[in-house]
Amino acid sequence: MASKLVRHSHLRALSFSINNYIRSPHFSTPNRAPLSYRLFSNASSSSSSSARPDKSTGGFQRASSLKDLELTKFASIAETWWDSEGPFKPLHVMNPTRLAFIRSTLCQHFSKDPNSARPFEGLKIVDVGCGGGILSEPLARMGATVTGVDAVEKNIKIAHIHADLDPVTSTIEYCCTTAEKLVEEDRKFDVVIALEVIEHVANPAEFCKSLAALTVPDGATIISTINRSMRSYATAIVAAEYLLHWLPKGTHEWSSFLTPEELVLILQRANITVREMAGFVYNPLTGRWSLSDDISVNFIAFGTKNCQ
Ligand SMILES: C[S@@+](CC[C@H](N)C(=O)[O-])C[C@H]1O[C@@H](n2cnc3c(N)ncnc32)[C@H](O)[C@@H]1O
Ligand SMILES: [Mg+2]
Repeated sequence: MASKLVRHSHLRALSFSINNYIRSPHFSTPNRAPLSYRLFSNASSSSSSSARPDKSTGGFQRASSLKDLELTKFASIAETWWDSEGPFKPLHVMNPTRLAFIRSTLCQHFSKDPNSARPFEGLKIVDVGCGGGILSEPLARMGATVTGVDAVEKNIKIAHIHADLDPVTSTIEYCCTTAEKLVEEDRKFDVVIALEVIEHVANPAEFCKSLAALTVPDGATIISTINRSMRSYATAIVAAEYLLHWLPKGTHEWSSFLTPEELVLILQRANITVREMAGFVYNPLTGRWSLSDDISVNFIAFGTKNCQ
């Protein structure tokens, strides 16, 4: 697998090209605030519920990652989380592949035995935007002490009910909250994971800062998402939503996707150094996903928190 991952040297080259890249016309999208502004300012989208006055304190809360419209979409299909043929089928089918990346990078970083049945024994992991617990459960089975958080109450209820079916997964701490709330509570984790969440948040840069604040020094942060490329428009939106009906129409907004370069940059600014990146590619003949160095559509990044 190692040869298939985007190696460190490529990432260094990627970082070097970023400063030129953000000055290029590709970095902004038409009819919207320039992406550089959306990524690096504290302003959030108009559909967000961020920076509401907090009546209890009389002041304003730290900018929220929440986007009301996105949360409504997820709440409306919450009952289907564990239907492996339902709207979350793509996540179920991708799960073994993303777990392979997580197992490999975490075992290497924390010097754990990747062949052990419970390689994550001793690691505290938070799964941010855990949904119904599709990822949290296998992480717990692999020995991690898992906290799963999601902004949608219904998702957390489903996750709880499902995890309680097995004594090993019933140990997962599920909570309806956000990354920024956990930061306020001063929670820290060895590993912070947010898969397929960043494209649904109001402010990706603030979200990454919260993920970084939750990560212990030299701990790991793992993020997966969809690239903002022409191929992703054709496959992740037109094909997946409109032709194949894998996802409900309107699941994704193409302009909310981040390119790998942008993700590396905002993580860098949040004090996280991206060390590994891989693409997920779908084989229509086998119906399976595999790890690849093709990051043009679905990709995953592994970074570590700098020890200042
Ligand atoms: C596409 S699902 C991914 C679920 C899970 N991470 C997985 O990959 O199996 C996105 C999830 O993020 C949650 N979410 C969206 N914005 C959030 C935020 N700002 N904070 C916490 N959860 C959020 C949604 O409710 C939804 O459950
Ligand atoms: Mg998504």
